[in-house]
Parts: sequence; C-alpha cells; structure tokens
Amino acid sequence: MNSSHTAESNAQDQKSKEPVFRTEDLNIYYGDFLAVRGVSMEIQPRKITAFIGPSGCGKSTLLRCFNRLNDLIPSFHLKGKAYYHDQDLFADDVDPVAVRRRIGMVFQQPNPFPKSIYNNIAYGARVTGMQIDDMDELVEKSLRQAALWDEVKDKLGANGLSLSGGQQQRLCIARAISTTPDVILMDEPCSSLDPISTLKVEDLLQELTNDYTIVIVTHNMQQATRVADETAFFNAEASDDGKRYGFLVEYGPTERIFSQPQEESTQRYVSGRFG
Ligand SMILES: Nc1ncnc2c1ncn2[C@@H]1O[C@H](COP(=O)(O)OP(=O)(O)OP(=O)(O)O)[C@@H](O)[C@H]1O
Repeated sequence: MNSSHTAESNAQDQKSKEPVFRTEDLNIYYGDFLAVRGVSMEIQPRKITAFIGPSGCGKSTLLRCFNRLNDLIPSFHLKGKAYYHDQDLFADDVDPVAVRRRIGMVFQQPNPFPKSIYNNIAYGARVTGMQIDDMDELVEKSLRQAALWDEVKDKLGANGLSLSGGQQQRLCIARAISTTPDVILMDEPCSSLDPISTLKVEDLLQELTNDYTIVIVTHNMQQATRVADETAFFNAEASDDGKRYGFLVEYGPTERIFSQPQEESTQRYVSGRFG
C-alpha cells in the first residue's frame, strides 16, 4: 500500500470515529422557561446512545434538537451550540428539511401513513425529494433492513395501519431507513409495544448500528442495559422561581453508568430508588 493511500485511509478512519453530534453549553428554552440547561456532550458514531432520566428532565427536548424538530414549536429557542459533524445545526443557512433527511426520527406511537405498506416507504422517500431509480428495490431493501420483509412481502398493498403495533413500528423504522439517513433518533420507540415486539425492535437496533448512529430515549432501564453502548443520565432540579429545569448529570459507557455511577442521583435512579 502506498503512503498516500495509507494517509487517505487513516483520514477516513479518523473521520469515522469523530462524534456525530457535539453540543456546547446548550440551553433550550420554551418561551422564557429554561427546559434544559448547559448540556455539553458528544454522540459517538455507529453506536447506540440512550438518554435516561425522570419525566420532564428534557430528554425528548434535547433529542428533538438533533433533527431540528423543535423548530415547529413557536416558543422554542436555544443558546449555546449543537453541531452535526462540524456543521452548526442552527446556522442560518441550514435547511431543516435536509437535516431531517440525514437524521431520521421514530416516535413513541407507531405512526405509519394511512397508505399501503409499499407506499409508506415509497411516499416517505419521495417527500424528501430523493431521486429513486428502482422503487421496488428501495422498498424491499428498507423492509429487509427493518426485519419486516418476510412478514409483509406477500401483502405489500395492504394498509400499513392493518399491521400489529410491533410491525407498524418496524415499518416506521423501515420508512426512516429508506432515506438512507446517517442517524436515527428514537423517542421511546417500544413504550407502546408488547414484550415480544419490544425484543424484536431491540434486536433490530443492534443490527442497525452497523450502518447508523442511534440515539434512543427510554424509560426502560433494562432496555438501556440491553441495547445501549453509551448512556446519558439526565435529572431535573427546581430553580429559584420554582420551575424545574433539566440537566445532564453524567454520561459514559452503559456498563459504568449502571454498575459504577459517579453521582449519587444516578445510583438512585438506575437502582429504582428515585423520587
Ligand atoms: N412544547 C412545549 N412547550 C412548553 N414546554 C414544553 C414543551 N415540551 C416540553 N416542555 C417542557 O419542557 C420540559 C422537558 O420536557 P421533555 O418532554 O423534553 O422531558 P422528558 O424528559 O422527555 O419527559 P418524559 O420522560 O416525560 O417524556 C418539561 O418541563 C416540559 O413540560
């Protein structure tokens, strides 16, 4: 191998290890209410990062910043910085639609379009303006990646809403994958699913980390330990005016956060002694 080739692959290796997201002293507001205070963190590529913490500590608020979904809330604004790779996510020239194509989202309640299984993928890909040469191929590939193909290949014309909840959620994951994103954000994706469907989605998440970076909000401690490489624990604290703001307590490899947390509040939360 010649030296320029080596330098090129080293540069690529380096790039593939660089954080996907980086926040610097990020403060997120709804009107004058500071919902999340001073978050500085990095999200690593091709890993699953879990956000855990009690209700109202700002996990979803932070997650939604990463694909600019909070933009849809008029009172939302922020101070500090959030970078996607080296791009300031909130710079004036950044197109939120383009951001959402690279950074997909799966929600708590499965929300397939009231259209055929096929068109859930096809329509999802078209609305983001993708140029697609072979739609059948894209539909099959996305459904295979979401571990749903074998269950639906003979009924692609059936309505997405006719599937079970677990299948609907995997259809939503297939739809998110179809736009070949870099990142998939998931806000409690299993909270409405039964245990068997939950395990199927969790298995799928492990598969997906070969190709995608995943950030998942979960209230399920076992789920975080089962799927996440890294875990961030958030908490909420009352300020002088009595309002509660969320903040990042600690962040690190999941095993450490659960077995040797550095903070007392993390210890109490992960062992179920909270409140
Ligand atoms: N659209 C909004 N307008 C005003 N305040 C909001 C809005 N969305 C969330 N909040 C407030 O921001 C804070 C953080 O909410 P968020 O939903 O991010 O917390 P969370 O940790 O994800 O909670 P949960 O685990 O219950 O989903 C809460 O005090 C919440 O009431």
